[in-house]
Amino acid sequence: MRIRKLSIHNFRNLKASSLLGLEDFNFIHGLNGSGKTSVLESIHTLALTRSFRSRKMQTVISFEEDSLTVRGEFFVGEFGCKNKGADVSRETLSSIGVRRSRQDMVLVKLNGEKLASVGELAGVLPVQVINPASFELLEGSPGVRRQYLDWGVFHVKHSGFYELWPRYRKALQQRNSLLRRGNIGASVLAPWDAELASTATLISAARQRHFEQLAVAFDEVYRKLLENSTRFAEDRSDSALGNIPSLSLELYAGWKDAEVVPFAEALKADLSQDIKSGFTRNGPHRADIVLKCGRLRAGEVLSRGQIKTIVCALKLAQSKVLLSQGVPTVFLIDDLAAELDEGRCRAVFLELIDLGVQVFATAVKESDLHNEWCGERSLKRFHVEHGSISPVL
Ligand SMILES: Nc1ncnc2c1ncn2[C@@H]1O[C@H](COP(=O)(O)OP(=O)(O)OP(=O)(O)O)[C@@H](O)[C@H]1O
Repeated sequence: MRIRKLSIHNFRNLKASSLLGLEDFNFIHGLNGSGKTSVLESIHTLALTRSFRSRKMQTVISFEEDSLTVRGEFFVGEFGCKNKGADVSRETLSSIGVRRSRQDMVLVKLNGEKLASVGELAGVLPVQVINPASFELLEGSPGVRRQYLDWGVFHVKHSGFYELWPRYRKALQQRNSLLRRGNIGASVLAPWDAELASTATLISAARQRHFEQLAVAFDEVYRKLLENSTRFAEDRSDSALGNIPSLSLELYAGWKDAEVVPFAEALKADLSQDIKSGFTRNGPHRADIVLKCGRLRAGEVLSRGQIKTIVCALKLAQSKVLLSQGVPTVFLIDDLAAELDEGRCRAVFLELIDLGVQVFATAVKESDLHNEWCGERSLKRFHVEHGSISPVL
């Protein structure tokens, strides 16, 4: 998967911009407020029709304009990237166009054909974002980690997640509205309990399968990040990362003892408490990934830089798992150098080279993004100034 061309219209301060001849690594620099993050956001919008920064697309459309448009051409192939031995001749060129209006109209075209629903775009262009908000993966609510986990499960071919999750959500909403009404018995809930139990079992099994692969990949990627960060650190006495007690990653399915208690039984056991509470207290909608540092939650004891390193390892590991299943990811990395020292940035980029994915990375200063971070891979630089993007020749 490699985006080769991007055109952006009325996207925040990017009035009319084109990024041509995109390469494996694409470095974008410019002063604060120039429009760097907007470029990454526009790629995210191309992939998912929405921004990663703002829920309301009306705030993203340029002031005084009615709609925004993002168009992209990209190669789809076995591995997309040239240095991975991919047979470039087998790559096919695809295109996506997304238009969003102030009236909340969404128009999506895939290879020139208008899509009947936005859902049809799902999975066409998988993107991973690493930005200052990524801290939330460790420090935020379980919902953030569920979203991370489900992003991976969703992209696994034939996981069925895309169909199962809406069914589970619908049954949950119906059950909760009955519980809120009160004065109900088990028989009224029975149809929804049956639907919840059957979808929950499949959702949890798909999550568990992805998580097991993720945990193995995380161990490997995280260990390499630590080793390479220390190797690249200018001050070799920097042992901050080496001092972290070992990390453990666990999946909480959303109800107690899920390994031995089927969800149907947990629902029955919880019934009287659910009726009292007026909602379904346990289930896959409460799942979480628990990351511990020794016996403590990692997010509560580690430094910002250490947390960011773990977040990078989690995202890289997930892309590694997906790549092993033939699903390449595009990485959108916003201002990594602001959070991580050079040794750690270089270690992250070494992993990206290894993965063979396409990368878009931003920084305020051109010199914050180093040529050598890309190894032998192709690199293109862009400069953004007051919403105008030009290639650095
Ligand atoms: N809807 C909008 N219409 C026009 N301009 C907008 C809109 N929303 C935000 N902006 C402006 O667009 C500019 C681009 O913001 P962006 O976050 O992309 O900058 P940046 O280069 O990433 O900055 P920083 O280095 O500070 O993170 C900002 O000046 C912002 O004020």
